Amino acid sequence: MESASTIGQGRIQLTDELAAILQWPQSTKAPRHLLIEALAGTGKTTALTALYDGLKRQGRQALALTFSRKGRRRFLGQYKTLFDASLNEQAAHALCNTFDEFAIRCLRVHSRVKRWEAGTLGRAIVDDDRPYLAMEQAVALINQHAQRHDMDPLPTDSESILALLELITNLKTSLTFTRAPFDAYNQEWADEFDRESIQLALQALKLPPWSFSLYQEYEKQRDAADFLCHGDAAYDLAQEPAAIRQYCQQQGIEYVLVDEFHDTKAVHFAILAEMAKAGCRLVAVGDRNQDIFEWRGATTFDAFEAYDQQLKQVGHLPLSITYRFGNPLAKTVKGVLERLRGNELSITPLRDSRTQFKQLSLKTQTPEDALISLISKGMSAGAAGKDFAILLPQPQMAFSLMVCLHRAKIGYRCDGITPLHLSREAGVLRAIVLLIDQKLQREYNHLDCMALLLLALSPRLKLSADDYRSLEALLSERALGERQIVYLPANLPLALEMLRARLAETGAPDESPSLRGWLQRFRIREWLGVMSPTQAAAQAMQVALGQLAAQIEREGSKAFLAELDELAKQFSKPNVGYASKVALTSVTHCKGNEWPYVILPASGHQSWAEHLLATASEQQKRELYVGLTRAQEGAWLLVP
Ligand SMILES: Nc1ncnc2c1ncn2[C@@H]1O[C@H](COP(=O)(O)OP(=O)(O)OP(=O)(O)O)[C@@H](O)[C@H]1O
Repeated sequence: MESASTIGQGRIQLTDELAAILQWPQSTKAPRHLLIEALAGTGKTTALTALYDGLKRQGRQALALTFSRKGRRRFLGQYKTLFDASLNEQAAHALCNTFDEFAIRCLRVHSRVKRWEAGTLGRAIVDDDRPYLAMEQAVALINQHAQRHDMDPLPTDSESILALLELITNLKTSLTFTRAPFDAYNQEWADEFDRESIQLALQALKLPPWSFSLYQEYEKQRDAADFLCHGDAAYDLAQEPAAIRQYCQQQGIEYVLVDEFHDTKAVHFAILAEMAKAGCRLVAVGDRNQDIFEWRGATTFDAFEAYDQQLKQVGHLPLSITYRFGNPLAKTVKGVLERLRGNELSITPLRDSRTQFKQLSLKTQTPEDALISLISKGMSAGAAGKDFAILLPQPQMAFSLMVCLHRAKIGYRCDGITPLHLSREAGVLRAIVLLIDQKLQREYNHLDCMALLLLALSPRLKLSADDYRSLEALLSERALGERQIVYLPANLPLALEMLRARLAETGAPDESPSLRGWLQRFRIREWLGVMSPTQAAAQAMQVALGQLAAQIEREGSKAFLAELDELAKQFSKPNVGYASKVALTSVTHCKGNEWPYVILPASGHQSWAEHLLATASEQQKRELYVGLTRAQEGAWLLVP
């Protein structure tokens, strides 16, 4: 039942602040565009769904935009719960799009430089592997160049190809290469001076020297193959402003509602600015303290400043009560906010709501034991596994936690982080163990094949492209044009022989090298370090490798492989027992979500402790803020 001061099935309090937002469209004196900058849990998404509902009732045409499919699901979920439980799929598509979906719609109808064949667009963006193949081709071309100039080649395993695709997508999102000096660079006419100025610009942006060439090769492949995929669509649309205007006018879009505005990067803002020019009124909700996408080298972009300065006629309305959590957590969050540069907002927790906050200094307990004991106690008190989220600043920190959760028989699901058995760190160690432990008796499986193919890419093994292809053909099969690979474990003994012979040619090993000795011999840390997107990720990779190597030395290779296989088995049934599984997720993936209990754990000597120090970077402080503000009933921070 709805009372006078509630809306959304009586679940949402109609405060004065919310009422002001809902009245903004009718107010003739109101500025043309609206920005609602408010802290975590203050009901930004909720307000946007209520505004959409109000506009719809007045017969106004509005479109909501989000930055990810997850964000879209959250927006639609809240709208359905509060305002329209009967919303069907078709209506949902007209109501809310991701930026990419919107871009594809515009381009489909109004693009002048179509990059696809009619009819293939839908398939191309959903399950086609053309972007993957195009990147593979682009990397092969870069590597031919590297070989001629005696440089280290780029890795070509599937995880690395996907990582390179992500890097190029991020660079496109920041529009870095559409600006000087990159925009004027012409490969055919370039002289030594032009090439040098490109290298200097890349250095200044802390980008790898090959990144601009890789971008160019990828774009050429994309042109030749006529396709559009996620990440490409918004980029292409930003180059075709006329298509945006035509689409908005044709569809009669009057209002554009942008959720999680802090995720706006240059490419998205270019689209929004064009929508404003087409006559749309914009409403954006966001929290600048939640901007935690630290992209290597991508030029920084202040969306809030751009909104105010470029759109002009911008009104600001507040939301100041947080509905997600109360004191004492709110007091801790206040402390973090005070240390954040540029934050002028303060948090007002809901009266009568209490949210625990505990910082646990671990003296006698290991961080892993402390985590298990916290969750077990909570579960004995009646909480379900799904009520807990374990949030990690770096995904690799989750590896040792996965092992201990598994041993304690606590189910977990990974959201946005690679499970241990599929990680590169476990993969290279698995392969080294298989290579060096000749007495190991086991029935080989697909993970062994994947691991060997990964290690075979290590530059230290110096396998020629032909040798690698033979190894690949020995261990895997792929139907033409499909990404799904079938592995052939029966051929593993042969592959091991081939690699051992190769190893013998690359120099005699020490007397009896330890596992860490082998890691050094293969220069694994340096090799994986090159592929880490940030400094912090490279450090986390190093620590994770060290911890896993120590585990193997302590417990033996056989036990290590058996445990990885067990973890893989658990993952082959991802949907079983959802309610009993705790969520293991990274801080970048947890945004917009909330859980009753949130744990910011420690693992080995890695923890959130650095984020608490006065010396913490702005990025670390924002991550801590995002992590803490996901909790509804309790948050724990473990410090070893
Ligand atoms: N006016 C309100 N009255 C009661 N509950 C509310 C109100 N606004 C939001 N909530 C509840 O508060 C919680 C947080 O809301 P919401 O997700 O919209 O906040 P947010 O500001 O978008 O969060 P974040 O900054 O983390 O993305 C939700 O559970 C929502 O149902």
